[in-house]
Amino acid sequence: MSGSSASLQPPADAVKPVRHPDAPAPGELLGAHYGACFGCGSEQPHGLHLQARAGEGVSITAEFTVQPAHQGAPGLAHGGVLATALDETLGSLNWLLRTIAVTGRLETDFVRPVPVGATLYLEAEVTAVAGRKIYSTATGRLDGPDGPVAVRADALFVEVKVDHFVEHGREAEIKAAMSDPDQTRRARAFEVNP
Ligand SMILES: CCCCCCCC(=O)SCCNC(=O)CCNC(=O)[C@H](O)C(C)(C)COP(=O)(O)OP(=O)(O)OC[C@H]1O[C@@H](n2cnc3c(N)ncnc32)[C@H](O)[C@@H]1OP(=O)(O)O
Repeated sequence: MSGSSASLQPPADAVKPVRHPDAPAPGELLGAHYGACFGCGSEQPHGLHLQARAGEGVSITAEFTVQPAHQGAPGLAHGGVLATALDETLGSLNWLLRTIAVTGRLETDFVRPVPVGATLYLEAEVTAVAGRKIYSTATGRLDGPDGPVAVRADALFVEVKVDHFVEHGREAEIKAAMSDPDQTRRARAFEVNP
C-alpha cells in the first residue's frame, strides 16, 4: 500500500524548485555536512556513512551499505535505519537549493526486506516549493540503481533560520561545529544563504 497523506500534496500555488547556481555539479560527491551526523558523518562508527552525489536539476543519488549494527530482525536492516537513509538523502537535497531546512514530515513505504550487506541505491528529488515548505520524494533500490524498489518516501521539509540549531542544539556541539576548520561543512551547517 502507498500514497502520501494530504499534507504532503503541494498546494496549488507551489512552484518548481530552482537549483542554486552554486550547487555542486551533477556527479559531484556532496561529502558529509557534519562529521558526527548519524546519516553521513565519518566520525560515527555505527552511522550509515551515506554518500550523496548531486544529480541533474534538484536531485540527488546516494548509496548506503547495511552493516551488522543496522539490524532489526536477524540479518535484516531495521526499518528506522532505512527511514534514516531516506531522510538523510532527502535532507541533502536542500544543499542544491542552498536552503536550510529540517524534516517536518516523512512518510515511508517499506516494500521489500533489506538484508545486511546489501547496498541501498537511493535517489531523491524536490518536486515543489511553497513558501518555506519543500516537497520531496525518494526511493531506495536493491541490486543496483535500476533494481527493485525496497523503500520509498515522501517528505515535507520546512525552511528554518540558522537560529533553529543555535537555539535548540546542545551548546558544546554547536560551538565545535561553528569552529570546524572545514569551510564547506561550516557553510552547510551555519552560513547557507537561503
Ligand atoms: C544536509 C542535511 C541532512 C539532514 C538530514 C536529516 C534531516 C533531519 O532529520 S532534520 C531533524 C528532524 N526534524 C526536526 O527536528 C524538526 C522538528 N520540528 C520543528 O522544529 C518544527 O516543527 C518545524 C521547524 C518543522 C516547523 O515549525 P515552524 O517553523 O514553527 O513552522 P510552522 O509554522 O509550524 O510550519 C510551517 C508550515 O509547514 C507546515 N508543517 C510543519 N510541520 C508539518 C508536518 N509535520 N506535516 C505537515 N505540514 C507541516 C505547517 O502546516 C505550515 O504550513 P503553512 O505555511 O501552509 O501554514
